[in-house]
Amino acid sequence: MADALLKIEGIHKRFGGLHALNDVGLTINRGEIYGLIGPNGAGKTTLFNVLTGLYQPDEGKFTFNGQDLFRQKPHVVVKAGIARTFQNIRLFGEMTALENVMVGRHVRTKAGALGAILRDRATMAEEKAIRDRARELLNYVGIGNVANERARNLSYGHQRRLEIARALATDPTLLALDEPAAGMNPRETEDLQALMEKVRSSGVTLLLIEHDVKLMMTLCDRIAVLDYGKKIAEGVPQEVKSNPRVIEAYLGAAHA
Ligand SMILES: Nc1ncnc2c1ncn2[C@@H]1O[C@H](COP(=O)(O)OP(=O)(O)OP(=O)(O)O)[C@@H](O)[C@H]1O
Repeated sequence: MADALLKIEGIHKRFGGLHALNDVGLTINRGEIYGLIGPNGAGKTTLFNVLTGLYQPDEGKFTFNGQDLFRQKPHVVVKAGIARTFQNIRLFGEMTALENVMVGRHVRTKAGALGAILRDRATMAEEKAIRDRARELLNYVGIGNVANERARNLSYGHQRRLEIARALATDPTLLALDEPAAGMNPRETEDLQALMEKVRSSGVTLLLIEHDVKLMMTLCDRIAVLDYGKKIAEGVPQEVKSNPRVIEAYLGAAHA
């Protein structure tokens, strides 16, 4: 039987008079690649923001790995094992690629501010461990060769990979990627697909928002479709693709 990792029920989120999420429920199983699609403004990023603690939902239930995360703050959510990337890349541009990943890693380390100031032996050892792990992650996502470059000087594709490395540095159980293939050429998209499959086979569950329908249909185990804040369909790609409501709301143009 499927093993539920993340479960939300009856989630509502309003912005003034706008009902951005309207009674949304879904379950993501451990080890799957779960996709979220829908037209612009459907509520996909809002749902990501709710699942990562950036937005507080008005109503609903949210459990993750047996923990109640309803209305929890982002740092609690990260500690619980959910990491994300953003639609608009958010890196520290003046820092090197390596330093960007090290920042992500600090979520899982003990040395507090005092240790960092005093630079005692334990802190130094921990810094080295963080650096080593960050290097390993850069190699893992295929950009070890640019470890010492400033993030802002990296190519777009490399910046996207760097964001994934930084998210992986928090040791997530669930990695949520908001439009990871946006702006990528077909070759970069193919490489990204291979990377996501590698991440999944390492035991991390994936949640994706992506407008590249072809990519979603080949990569995802299951897909949910949002439209005007409501989940209008959910299922394996083949089911979703042939669902008349989905074709009308979203796939119509893509199929034409
Ligand atoms: N902070 C906010 N304040 C007010 N309205 C918001 C806020 N965030 C999102 N919205 C509105 O909520 C609705 C859903 O937006 P959201 O960004 O979640 O859609 P989306 O499905 O991610 O769209 P896209 O594919 O264009 O990224 C939109 O009408 C948007 O304008």
